[in-house]
This record gives sequence, structure tokens and C-alpha cells, in this order.
Amino acid sequence: MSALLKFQDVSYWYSRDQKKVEILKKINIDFEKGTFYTITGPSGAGKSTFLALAGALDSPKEGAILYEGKDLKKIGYSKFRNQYVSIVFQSYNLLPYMTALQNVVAAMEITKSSKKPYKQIALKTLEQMGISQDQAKQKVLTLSGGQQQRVSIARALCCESQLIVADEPTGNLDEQTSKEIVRIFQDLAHQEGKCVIMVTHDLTIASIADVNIHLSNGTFQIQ
Ligand SMILES: Nc1ncnc2c1ncn2[C@@H]1O[C@H](COP(=O)(O)OP(=O)(O)OP(=O)(O)O)[C@@H](O)[C@H]1O
Repeated sequence: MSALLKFQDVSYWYSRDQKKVEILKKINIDFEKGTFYTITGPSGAGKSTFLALAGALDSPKEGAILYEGKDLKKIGYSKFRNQYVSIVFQSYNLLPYMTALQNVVAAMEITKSSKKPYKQIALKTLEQMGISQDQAKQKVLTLSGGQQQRVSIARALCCESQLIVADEPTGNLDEQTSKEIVRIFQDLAHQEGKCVIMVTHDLTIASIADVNIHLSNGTFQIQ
């Protein structure tokens, strides 16, 4: 059986002062469903770059990334972003003038989610993430950071993708809230069978992942 997401000889570099700065060197790694992965490594090691490739926000300079055996290039990067992956950011990336509910419903409309009716599904998912019906009807900016991150995870869940990538989703949260958010990601992998890939600086979080990928000097070690 093929991996959900496969990095095949993936290399990535930036050009700086006309010099090639290699960030990822021929990376080969498989990501499976039902598994919670973390990515750690020193600042500048390429964690966000790695995640941007997994989320099709950027494409490899060399090598290929395959989803269920199919090259993302063939699927189409924007189609992949819309239908196959959910991305959770440190900064939540919610639409500030909308309510929590509107944020989730708008994403379902954009990705043409087949889960219907949108409003009821969105409310139910928000509730599962700990957002009450009253909070769902508030403008997102009036919610706390932890609550906003829960809304952004609910938005990711309503879009049905098997793959969730998250770049430092707990970076702006206190320890307790951060633990709760990590628990949600862990449950998504173990109970709902999603493949969750999360960048973190927090080694305690990395220690509870099923697989930690430690990036350094363009290569990685599995821990
Ligand atoms: N657009 C860009 N142009 C040139 N260099 C870049 C660009 N984006 C990132 N880099 C460089 O690539 C390297 C990897 O960056 P990346 O953000 O992936 O690292 P990171 O491991 O996520 O770092 P941090 O933990 O500090 O967030 C860094 O040295 C960074 O300066």
C-alpha cells in the first residue's frame, strides 16, 4: 500500500547573493494515515520550508511529492491545497470580520465540502473543538488565542482532508491551552485516522508524537 504522502528525493534551496543555499537534500520519507508526526530542528533548519512543500504552498526544486502515489504536480498544486490538505498556522489566519461560524462555513463553501448542511456541520465541529454556539456567533477577534486556534482547527476538519499540516500551531498559546490543542491533533490522528504533521519547537510535544522528524543540515533523523 502506498503512503498517504511521500517525499521522493526532495531537494530545496534558496538563492542568496547568487549562491545556492541548500535547505533540504534528497529527502525520502513516507507519511501514513493514523499517525501524528512532529518536525523539530534548530532555527533555520528548514522546518517551515518542509511543511510548505507538504502543504503544496511551494514545490520541490528537485524530486517529487506524491499523494496516494500521484505527483502533486499532476494533481495540481491549487487543487491539492483546496481539496487534499488542511493547513493550520501559528497566526490562525482567520477572517477577522467574520464570526467563527462564518469562517468555517466559508472554507466549506470554497472547498465544496460534501459534508452538508454546512451550518449544522460547522456548529457541531466547533462544539467538538470546545467552541459553544454563542462563541461561534461572535466575531473571531473577540475570542481568545486558544479559542481562535480551535476555530482554525474546526475549519481544517470541515474540509474533509486526510492530511493536516500545522506550522507551530501552539506557538502563541500558553502551556495548558497548548496541551489541549496537541491533544486534539493526537486524537485526529488516532481516532479519525488523519495524517497530522506538525512543526514544533517544543520537545515535550515532540516526545508524545508517534514519529518525530528531526531536521538538521538538510537531512533528517527519525526519533
Ligand atoms: N524566501 C527566502 N529566501 C531566502 N532564504 C530563505 C527564504 N525563506 C527562508 N529562507 C532561509 O531558509 C532557511 C530555512 O528557513 P525555514 O523558515 O524553513 O526554517 P525553520 O526551521 O522553520 O526556522 P524557524 O525555526 O526559525 O522558524 C533559513 O536559513 C531561512 O533564512
